[in-house]
Amino acid sequence: MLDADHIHALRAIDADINKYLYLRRLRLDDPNMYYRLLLLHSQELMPFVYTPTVGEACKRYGELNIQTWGLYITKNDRGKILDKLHSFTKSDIRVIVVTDGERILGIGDWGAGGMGISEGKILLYTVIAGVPPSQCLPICLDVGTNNDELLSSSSYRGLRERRLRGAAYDDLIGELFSALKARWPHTTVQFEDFGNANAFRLLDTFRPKHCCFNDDIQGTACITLAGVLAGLRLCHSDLTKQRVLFLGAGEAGTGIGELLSLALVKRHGLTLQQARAHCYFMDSKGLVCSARENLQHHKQPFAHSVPFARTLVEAVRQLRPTILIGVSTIPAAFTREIVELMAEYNDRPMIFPLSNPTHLSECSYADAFHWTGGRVIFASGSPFPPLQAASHGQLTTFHPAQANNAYAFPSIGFAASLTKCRSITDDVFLVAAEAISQFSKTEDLARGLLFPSFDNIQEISVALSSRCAEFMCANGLGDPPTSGFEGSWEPYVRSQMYKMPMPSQPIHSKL
Ligand SMILES: O=C([O-])CC(=O)C(=O)O
Ligand SMILES: [Mg+2]
Repeated sequence: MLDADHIHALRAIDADINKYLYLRRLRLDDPNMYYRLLLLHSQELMPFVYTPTVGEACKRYGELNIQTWGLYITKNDRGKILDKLHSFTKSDIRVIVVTDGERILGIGDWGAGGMGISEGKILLYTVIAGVPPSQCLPICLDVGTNNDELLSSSSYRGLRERRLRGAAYDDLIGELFSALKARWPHTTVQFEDFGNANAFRLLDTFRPKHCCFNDDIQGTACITLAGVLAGLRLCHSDLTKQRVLFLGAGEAGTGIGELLSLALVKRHGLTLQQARAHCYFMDSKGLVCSARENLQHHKQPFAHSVPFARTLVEAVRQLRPTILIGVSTIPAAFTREIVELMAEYNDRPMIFPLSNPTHLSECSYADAFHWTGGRVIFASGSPFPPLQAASHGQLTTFHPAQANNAYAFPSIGFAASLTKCRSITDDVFLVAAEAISQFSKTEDLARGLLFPSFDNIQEISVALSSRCAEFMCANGLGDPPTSGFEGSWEPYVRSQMYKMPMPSQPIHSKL
């Protein structure tokens, strides 16, 4: 079968999960064709190998009897992880995505089914940034699950016990990192979809000694800041004039708040305290403010001296935000009343419902568009369809931007791998966000396209990987390659990228 035959076959499949399975089977049967299709049709196929379909795959990983190509480390591997890494693959692994499955997208604890998210994310390193598949490894830590549905399901294949916590959990991850360093000294590790209780601590622990980052905290922050900066290009404003209200104060929310604050410090000369005063958070109990007691550590920097508000609509009335960001996984939380208030207070309200997958989004593109009379600057976490509306007397297609961290992490990780980066600082994410915010042309911004199309993503990635690599070397975080590098990053990045495989000979399909 040729590329076009596969695309036709895929389009004829109705359920998204069956498209996902079709593509997985193709990866086994004809890996060249698989990568070729993904590279040629990134925009169309991304939703079936990644968010949102990957969420369903994680939930049904056991029932669908999916065979992984990644590595499971279970709590019973304690003391033997290095042996396991040695026996698993001979490849020169450079990037790793690791999850423990506790907080998959916005859908919670899916235990060993979390492997689906590691596989989906690692794939993007190849499809988006061009990291050769042989250098990529998805890992899922099977440390049990607290999901009763899984524990009692006959098709669940993970450990049938409650989650490992405390010192035993930390020791397992500590051993994994030591083993990785011994086996492949220059890997970049991406933490993905860990629960709040572990995510911040693991990042703080391993950041100083290993090249790693947390995608949900830092990757999401990077693409969201990029979206805000692109939106500000559209309304000719800047960050100092913004008041940002977040619904949700978990990893994604406070990660965005911190990066936005860093931008205000580094680019506008504010103190960190002044910068953080631009960001307000609502959690499940109401507005995070100084009157609140027993706030979790990561929320405390954002507990400002403002009156408490119990509901989002009260907080919107009180604070009159210019930007409203949803990281709550509460579907439809941005009600008509709230969106209309945003439109009343702002010429171009920025509304970013970032929760994943689609059914957990705080509002749809169509609602945000219509309720603001088409004035919204919009970005969501999961994709929404474009819509048509009259603009200057003409029917125009408007596109919702997808603020997916997939724009950011593959290039940052690739740059880290090429420079043997020792530490990925927050400044790297700031530089990446600024670069991404400049990629869309002004006329595309006006049609809602805050980010470039995925169909051109590899070209964008060359620019982004180069910018990040240059920054890492200029700031002593990594080193220029010792061979083949002639002082200019773009040609070097291109030379290291996975090349689009040639089409296979027509064969009788096994599918
Ligand atoms: O995977 C995505 O699309 C974004 C993400 O990291 C999450 O929601 O956890
Ligand atoms: Mg995630």
